[in-house]
Amino acid sequence: MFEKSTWIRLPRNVVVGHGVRSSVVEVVDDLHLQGRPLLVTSPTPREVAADPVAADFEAAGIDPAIVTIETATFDSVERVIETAEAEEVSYLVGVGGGKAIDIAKMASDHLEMGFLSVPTAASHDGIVSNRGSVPEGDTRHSVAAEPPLAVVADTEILAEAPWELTTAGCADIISNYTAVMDWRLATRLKDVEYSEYAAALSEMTAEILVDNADLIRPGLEESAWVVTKALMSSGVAMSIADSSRPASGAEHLFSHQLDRLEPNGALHGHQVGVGSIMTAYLHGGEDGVWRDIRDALASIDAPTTAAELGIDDETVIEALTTCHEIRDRYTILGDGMNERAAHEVARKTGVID
Ligand SMILES: NC(=O)C1=CN([C@@H]2O[C@H](COP(=O)(O)OP(=O)(O)OC[C@H]3O[C@@H](n4cnc5c(N)ncnc54)[C@H](OP(=O)(O)O)[C@@H]3O)[C@@H](O)[C@H]2O)C=CC1
Ligand SMILES: O=C(CO)COP(=O)(O)O
Ligand SMILES: [Zn+2]
Repeated sequence: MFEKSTWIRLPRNVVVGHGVRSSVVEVVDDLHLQGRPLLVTSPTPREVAADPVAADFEAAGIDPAIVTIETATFDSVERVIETAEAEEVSYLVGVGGGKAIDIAKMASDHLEMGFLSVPTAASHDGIVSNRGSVPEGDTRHSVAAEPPLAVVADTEILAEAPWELTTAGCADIISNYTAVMDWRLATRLKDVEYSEYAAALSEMTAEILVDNADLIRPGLEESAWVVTKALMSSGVAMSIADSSRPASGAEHLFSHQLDRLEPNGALHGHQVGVGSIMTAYLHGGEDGVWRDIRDALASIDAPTTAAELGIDDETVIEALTTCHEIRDRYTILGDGMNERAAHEVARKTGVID
C-alpha cells in the first residue's frame, strides 16, 4: 500500500520590485488579516524599513506594535512572544536581515499566528523558508518554523543596502552546490530522506545565479532583483524538503562553528561561501569543482580567503576540525577532520597561506 504524504507550506503572496514596501498594508488586506501587527526588526532595518512600514499602517488606521531584537537567539524569540502577548497583536511582520526574519518566523510558529517577511537585505535564503537557524550552547538548531504568508521584497531598499550584504546572499546561494553534494552523500551512506525536486531546484538556483553573475553589480537595482529571486527559490527548496538540507551542508557547519569561535566575524553568506570552496575540494579533490566555486564567488566580490573574511588561519583550522560536532547532520566531514588534513585542504584551496 502507498502511504507516503507530504505537506508543503509556501507563501501565498510574493511581491517583489521597486518601491513595493508601501504595499505591505495592501498585502495584509489581501490576506484578510485583522487586528494589530507586531513588527519584529533589528536596529538598522528599523530605520531603513520598519519605521516607514509602521507609518504606513498608522496612515491606514492600524496601530502597529514594534519590537527590536539584537541577536538571533531563543531569548529574542521569547522577548518577541512576550511582546506579542502583552500588546495583543494578531500577526507578525519580520522586517530585516536573516536575524529579524528568523526570530519573527519562530515566534509566529509558537504563537500560531501568521507572519509576513519584509527583507531589507538580499543576504540570506531564509526569506521564504520554513526554517529558523539559532545557536544554543555548543550546538546550532535548524528549527521548523512558520513560513511567511507573504513576502514583500522592495528592490529599492535591497539595492541601497551595503553591497557586501548582497554578495553574502549570492554566496549563500553558491554554497547550495556543496550542500546538495553533502545531502546526496548522506542519502547514500545514511539513508537520510532526500527530495530529487528540492535538490534539483537548489542546484538550478545556484546555476542561474552564476550564469547571471555579470548582472550582479553594485548600484544596479536589477542585481537585487536577480539575487532576491534566487534567495526565494532556494528557500522554496528548503520548504519542499521540509529541511535546510538543500541549502545547508558542511560549509554551513563550518560557518556556524566560526560564529561560535568568532562571534563578531564575517557575514553568514561570506563564511558559507569560503566553507563551500573547501568542502567542494573534499568532495572532488584537485580536479573537482572547487575552483569553479571560488571563481564564482570572486566574480561577485565575495571573499574566498580567511584574510578576506577577517578571520585568522588558526580559527579556520579549529572550525574545520570541530564543526562536525555542532549538529547531527552527516556530511563530507564524516566524524571529523584531523588538523593535518584541515591544513591541507585550507592551503590547497588558498583559503589560508
Ligand atoms: N532560516 C533560514 O533558512 C536561514 C537563516 N539564516 C540566518 O540568517 C542570519 C544571516 O542573515 P544576515 O542577513 O546576514 O544577518 P543579519 O540579520 O544579522 O544582518 C546582517 C547585517 O546587516 C544589517 N542590515 C540589514 N539590512 C540592512 C540595510 N538595509 N542596510 C544596512 N544594514 C542592514 C544588520 O543590521 P543590524 O545589526 O542593525 O540588525 C546586520 O548588521 C544568520 O543568523 C543565519 O543563520 C540564513 C540563511 C537561511
Ligand atoms: O543558512 C541556512 C541555509 O542557507 C540554513 O541554516 P541551518 O544550517 O541552520 O539549517
Ligand atoms: Zn545559509
